[in-house]
Amino acid sequence: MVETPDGTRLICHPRGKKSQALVGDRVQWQASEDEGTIERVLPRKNLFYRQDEIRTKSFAANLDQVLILIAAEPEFSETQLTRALIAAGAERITPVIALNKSDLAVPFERASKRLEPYRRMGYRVLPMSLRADGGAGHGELTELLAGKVTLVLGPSGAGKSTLINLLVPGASALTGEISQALNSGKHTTTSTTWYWVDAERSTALIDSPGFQEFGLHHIEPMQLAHLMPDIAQEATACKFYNCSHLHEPGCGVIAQVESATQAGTISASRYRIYGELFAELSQTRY
Ligand SMILES: Nc1nc2c(ncn2[C@@H]2O[C@H](COP(=O)(O)OP(=O)(O)OP(=O)(O)O)[C@@H](O)[C@H]2O)c(=O)[nH]1
Ligand SMILES: [Zn+2]
Repeated sequence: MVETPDGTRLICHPRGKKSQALVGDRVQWQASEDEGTIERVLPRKNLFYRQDEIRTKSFAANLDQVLILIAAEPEFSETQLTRALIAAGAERITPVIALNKSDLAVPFERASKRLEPYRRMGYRVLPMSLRADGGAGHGELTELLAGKVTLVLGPSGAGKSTLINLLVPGASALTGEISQALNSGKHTTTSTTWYWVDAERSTALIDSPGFQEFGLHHIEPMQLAHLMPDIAQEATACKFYNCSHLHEPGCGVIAQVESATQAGTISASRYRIYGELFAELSQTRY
């Protein structure tokens, strides 16, 4: 689907491999009878994607930011959050963490605490409640999104559909309680969708599935520390320039890992995630 500057949408088919377009791409196209042909995809300013052992899956191109929507409930996975933050960082796309369901006081407090290290390392964390009956934090969210192209990512049940329905008139994204059906692998969101938020078409949201299986195989293990701000900060103190921060003597990172007996700037869970990702990315590449 191609949208012209005046807002007309038409179905276009790619001409050859070089014109394989993604959501967010700018293209050169040519009319043909009632449909059109994509002649060329214009150079991208960025491309947000994930990669597992077998394939690369692109989310979207030419993004201004990524909004990672998590919630007080269901409990979010810190590993998934970290993976998304690393993927955004690798493409130099600004990520913002939105923590939804602030109306659920107790779990919200707990989730907010788990995000403390992320605030400390400089990520923006936006608390909010997207509930229809008088939510909170909408003003700040609207301000954050205005005039930008934002990819919305999040685990099932965090409120992605609620967010789209709230901001996009007539979007009717599917919302629902997380059910047994969902847990057995049935997802309500299946493809990447572009939504204009305003009539002027200056603010856009892109809704994309795939937060659950976030492969980072395109990232070199030795690049990992640079993409984790808390670890990168302490890595400058390492004795060896090629320190993996796993076992080396004189490692500035290991010296800063928080534990029951030691204070530090790196939380134990972040360091554990670093180790797991390092091992995963070090496995033989094909
Ligand atoms: N208490 C509370 N519930 C919310 C809030 N926002 C959304 N919900 C509820 O959370 C549930 C999940 O919201 P959805 O918008 O369907 O979540 P989703 O992320 O789109 O989930 P999938 O459709 O599975 O991808 C729904 O029952 C919403 O009504 C909130 O701020 N507070
Ligand atoms: Zn080190």
